[in-house]
Amino acid sequence: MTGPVIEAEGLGKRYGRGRGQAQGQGRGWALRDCSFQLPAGRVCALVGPNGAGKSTLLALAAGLLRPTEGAIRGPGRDRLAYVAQDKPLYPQLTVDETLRMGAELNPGRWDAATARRIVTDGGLDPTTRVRALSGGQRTRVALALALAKRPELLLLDEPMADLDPLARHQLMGALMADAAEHGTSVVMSSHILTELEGACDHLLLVDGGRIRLGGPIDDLLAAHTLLTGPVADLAPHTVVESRTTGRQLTALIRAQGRVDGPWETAEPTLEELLLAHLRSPQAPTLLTEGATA
Ligand SMILES: Nc1ncnc2c1ncn2[C@@H]1O[C@H](COP(=O)(O)OP(=O)(O)OP(=O)(O)O)[C@@H](O)[C@H]1O
Repeated sequence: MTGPVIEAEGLGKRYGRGRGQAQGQGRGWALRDCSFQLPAGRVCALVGPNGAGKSTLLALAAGLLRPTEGAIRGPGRDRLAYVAQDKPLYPQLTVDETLRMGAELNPGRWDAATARRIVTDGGLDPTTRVRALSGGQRTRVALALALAKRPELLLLDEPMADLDPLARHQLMGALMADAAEHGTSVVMSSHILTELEGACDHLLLVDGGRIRLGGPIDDLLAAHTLLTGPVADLAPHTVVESRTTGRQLTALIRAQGRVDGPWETAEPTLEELLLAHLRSPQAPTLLTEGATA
């Protein structure tokens, strides 16, 4: 697939005077100066600390919030599905009635077999009312509704947070298989790196209301080098983070040319990359090809 499914340009969201400020941002700005492109067909991990602006970005992409400045372009409401953190469902409806409502609201493209499979795989009784379901069971119903809509873009805000590890593994597998089969673009926020690592091929790291890293995960990892060894001058490389213990240096760099020095070098893991960037707010932003305009 080609072309971006989401394009953001100078995107900013301010909730109101003095409220909702992302750390390091001006008062009221939850998100600011965000410019990126997400190519279609990717499964994108949206990561960042609490209050970074992830939910705000997803709600802007879903068209549920209006930007205060800049713009975000993507599929219209009828071509995307958004599963919010609180997963709003009608508590008085049964599981079956909820799915029937989904079918009525999405005539012509409702995938009833997928919806049924997702709920039955979780052992849910279709006659149970939503209000009697556990948090994790509600998540399953919300994901069944979202997938059966056959969206071009699926926006998931911490979708697996209240699922037990087995259910998370099973549902994540079902989600990824479904997205791959239908070429669905997915953006998924999560604090659980292990959940994202195997499933996602693209990354957006949001911190303090800004995009710090964006692009294909393989490219972002390959653009960084983890060095360990004696303390020595790291010029001309770009240093993301460096720490010394006695005479021992550990650093994450973006190499400018060959790395010649007394160090051992390795490609960082995703966790090492993210932690180094989050510990170093001054590290320069990196948007690799495929993420930027
Ligand atoms: N409706 C709102 N009104 C005012 N401020 C808000 C509102 N929603 C979010 N904010 C603020 O905007 C900033 C970004 O919040 P957001 O929920 O987007 O972060 P997040 O990265 O999703 O956080 P978390 O990981 O904790 O879910 C925070 O400072 C938050 O307090």
